Amino acid sequence: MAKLSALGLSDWLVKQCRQLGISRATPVQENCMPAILQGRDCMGCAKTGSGKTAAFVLPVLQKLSEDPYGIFCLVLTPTRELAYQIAEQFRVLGKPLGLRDCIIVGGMDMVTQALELSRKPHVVVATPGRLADHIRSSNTFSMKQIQFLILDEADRLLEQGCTDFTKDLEVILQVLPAKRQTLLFSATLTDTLQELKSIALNKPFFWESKSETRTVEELDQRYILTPEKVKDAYLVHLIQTFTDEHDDWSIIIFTNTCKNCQILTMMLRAFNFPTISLHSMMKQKQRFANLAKFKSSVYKILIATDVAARGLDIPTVQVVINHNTPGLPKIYIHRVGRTARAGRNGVSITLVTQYDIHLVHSIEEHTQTKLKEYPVEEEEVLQILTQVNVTRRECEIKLESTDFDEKKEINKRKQLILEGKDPDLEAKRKAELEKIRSQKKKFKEKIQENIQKQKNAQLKKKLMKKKYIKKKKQLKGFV
Ligand SMILES: Nc1ncnc2c1ncn2[C@@H]1O[C@H](COP(=O)(O)OP(=O)(O)OP(=O)(O)O)[C@@H](O)[C@H]1O
Repeated sequence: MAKLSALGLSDWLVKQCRQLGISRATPVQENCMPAILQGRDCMGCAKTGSGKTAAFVLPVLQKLSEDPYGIFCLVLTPTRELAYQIAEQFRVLGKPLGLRDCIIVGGMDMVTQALELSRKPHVVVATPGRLADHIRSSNTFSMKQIQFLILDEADRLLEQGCTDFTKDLEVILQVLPAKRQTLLFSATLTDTLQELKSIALNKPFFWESKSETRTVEELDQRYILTPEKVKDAYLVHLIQTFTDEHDDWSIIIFTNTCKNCQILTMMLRAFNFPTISLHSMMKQKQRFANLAKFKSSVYKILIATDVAARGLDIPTVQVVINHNTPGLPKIYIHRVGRTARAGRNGVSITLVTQYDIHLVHSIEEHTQTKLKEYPVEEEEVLQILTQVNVTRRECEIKLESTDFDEKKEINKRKQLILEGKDPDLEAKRKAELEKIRSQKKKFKEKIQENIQKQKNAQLKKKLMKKKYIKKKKQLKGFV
């Protein structure tokens, strides 16, 4: 690994890095930073926990120190928690500059944010939706002079997942100068390379870590094959084992829905495990508070949806458990990347049902890594099975008595209104689609049924014929 000073960084920055325990550059830093310092656009693809954030923060700070003004740099990132984490890196490394940053994310007060933007901070770190709202509704700030546009988790910002950022990105790109440096980073850039190239227009410098595998060597990747109904018992058993065997440990458990996240949190708490949750149906202040409690080890277990899958850097996390097998290898890579960061060791355990085996094959093919079975004393799991399932059911009933589902419905309606859609019309359209789908399904089933009936009839006919011929032969022989 190269010394930071050899890469063209100023002494003050090298000193600042040293104070944070960073003395040598990681490969993504060693390769991307000189190109950025030369003024080139850059696309960096390196494994999780490999120091991509500092790879863009350090050159931006160096350039900012040479010509300080606001707004100098805009960083876009898909989640609010990640925006705070990136802003913190800028703040800590840029302390000697007296750096002023501003975080623009949803769920926080818009008026305060507008005021901060009008004060021309050096660096703005934002999630696309809220920044686009400010651009649409206010003319008290300008981004016409920015020198750097950075897309962290760039592939996520461009894909049309459950949160689609593309429209907001269009709004933002319209107010940015064409002459700027654009930097794109992620652990999974390659699938969206073409779209990304249309954003980083100036023949970007592209660097990808050369490695056969797409996950880090320090990560021990395991799976447990389990029937759906025994999953929670395995989960409780695993956590109990980790609690018994380790003093200083933290676990992130990923699950697929906000509701499941809530139920699992209640269930693990019923077993007295220090558990806290993070999902998009929580109020933003609660999200930040919960993450802070987990980071400071007040709570050792975080149950989260994929809102926590990307970017979060919590060094104490030694174990990641996938309560559901991720449907996409990309999501798996980011989830398990919350452990084994910056050269540390870590374990990931994926709970796999018989219906998920093809997903595991796809993950293995994509990551070029074979998942190994995690050994478990099945007897011990079966011993707690009934107790765990009863507790889960109790938690489900408790949650049903709250307004959780209602809140979800209200959130959905709010989202549709924000997207300019009529929630009632959408509900009608959905119901109609569902009706058509169910009619199609019924029709298909009917056809299948008829085909089967025909087949059965043919078979019966054949058998009858066989029987008849046999009987005829017997009769002939008799005569
Ligand atoms: N040169 C370095 N030497 C030692 N530690 C470093 C260095 N650069 C960064 N780090 C530390 O490594 C950790 C991971 O860095 P970072 O969060 O930037 O990873 P990343 O590549 O962005 O991961 P992800 O893809 O998950 O977002 C951080 O705690 C950071 O402080």
